[in-house]
Amino acid sequence: MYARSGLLSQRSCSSHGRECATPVLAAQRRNNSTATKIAVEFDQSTGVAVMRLQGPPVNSLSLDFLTELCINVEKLEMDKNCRGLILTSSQPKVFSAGLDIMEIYGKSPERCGEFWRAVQEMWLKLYGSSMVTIAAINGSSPAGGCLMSMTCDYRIMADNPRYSIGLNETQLGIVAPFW
Ligand SMILES: CCCCCCCC/C=C\C=C\CC(=O)SCCNC(=O)CCNC(=O)[C@H](O)C(C)(C)COP(=O)(O)OP(=O)(O)OC[C@H]1O[C@@H](n2cnc3c(N)ncnc32)[C@H](O)[C@@H]1OP(=O)(O)O
Repeated sequence: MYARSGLLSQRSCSSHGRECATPVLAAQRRNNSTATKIAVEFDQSTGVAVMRLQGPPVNSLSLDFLTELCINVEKLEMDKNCRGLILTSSQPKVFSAGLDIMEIYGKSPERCGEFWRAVQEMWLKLYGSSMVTIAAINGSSPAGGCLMSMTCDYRIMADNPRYSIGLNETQLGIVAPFW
């Protein structure tokens, strides 16, 4: 979902100095899902977009989720009026549970490869964004959730002792591949 006043422009944005994605984007080619796990509100008056993660129950980062997230970041990146992006969660108590472990467990090497490429694409897009990016961490954010917030320029976390954040994935025997 991408809500804003006016149509989303897909035009080239080289005139304002941003490195833009090509019109046919890798993430768009991969996206078969019609479900919406990301809601985006763009405020034209401030130039700031709020991206809400709304994948119940815990915003786990599945291939579909990552794909939708990348498409939305790409769209905002191409909009010269968008200067800032706030990433937050609509789910209670959880920012993101990290990678969807069901996407890795018992899957073929090819499928795992596709999944890890999507993970890489997600953090590269956020880390390389020309927008000012802020993670508003309003719940627990282990492993891939922590990674996602680390790729933003700024992080603000809700002050609640029940919320945790960190790279705990080795406890599951998961080691991120080289790239
Ligand atoms: C700058 C860039 C540098 C690059 C460096 C790269 C370094 C590598 C970085 C990242 C690597 C990441 C690997 C991973 O992310 S692996 C996933 C690790 N995640 C976890 O271990 C999270 C486990 N979950 C929890 O701790 C809790 O669920 C929590 C998120 C705290 C929420 O707790 P709660 O509200 O109590 O909810 P439940 O535990 O009851 O869970 C509800 C249902 O959600 C399912 N669930 C939870 N987490 C996941 C997940 N990650 N994937 C899939 N499903 C998940 C859980 O099983 C419950 O399901 P059900 O209701 O059917 O029982």
